[in-house]
Amino acid sequence: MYLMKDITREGNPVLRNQTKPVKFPLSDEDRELGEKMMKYLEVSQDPELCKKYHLRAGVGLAAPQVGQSKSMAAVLTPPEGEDQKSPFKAIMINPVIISNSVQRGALTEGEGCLSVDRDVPGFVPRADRITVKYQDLEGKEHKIRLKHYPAIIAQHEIDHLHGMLFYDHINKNDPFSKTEDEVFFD
Ligand SMILES: O=CN(O)CCNC(=O)c1cccc(Cl)c1Cl
Ligand code: NI
Repeated sequence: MYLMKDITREGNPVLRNQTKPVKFPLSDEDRELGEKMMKYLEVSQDPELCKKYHLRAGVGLAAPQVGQSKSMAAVLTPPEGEDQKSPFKAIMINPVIISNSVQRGALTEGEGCLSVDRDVPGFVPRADRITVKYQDLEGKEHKIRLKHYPAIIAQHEIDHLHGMLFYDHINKNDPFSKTEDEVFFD
């Protein structure tokens, strides 16, 4: 199981590299990578286990964050979130955003990252709705539409696969700048 000691932090070049596509059929190593990333999210969202293993809770995790420069990420929206009607749980392999809404969105409380051991305040403007294509552990292609919170998380994770960190998107001159066409939500 991954612990915080296994998480790569800012300064580790793996976080700024473009990841390589994952080949199918999955090697045992790649399958285990995906399963262990999802396991981290599940454990980190359980208050007891999160405390027991001294984890920082997460709703997503990307392979570079565990030192693997591979195009794979796990997403697990918390059940109690505002999206309980559409909880999203997926191990996304070779994910590609194939369309973005013009409408932008951001979380009012900004974003955080396991690989960034500090608060970086500011709105992280992203597309409010996206269509993502990815393969699952069996290699099956999926094409899904995400909006609001799950869309934000997916973009945060897919950014990791391209060497981007959330604060790269924060407006340097005015971190909390709002433009009229953006939606902000908790
Ligand atoms: O890449 C994944 N992490 O760094 C895990 C920790 N961060 C979060 O769970 C998190 C927190 C707030 C907003 C977003 Cl979008 C995310 Cl993703
Ligand atoms: Ni992150």
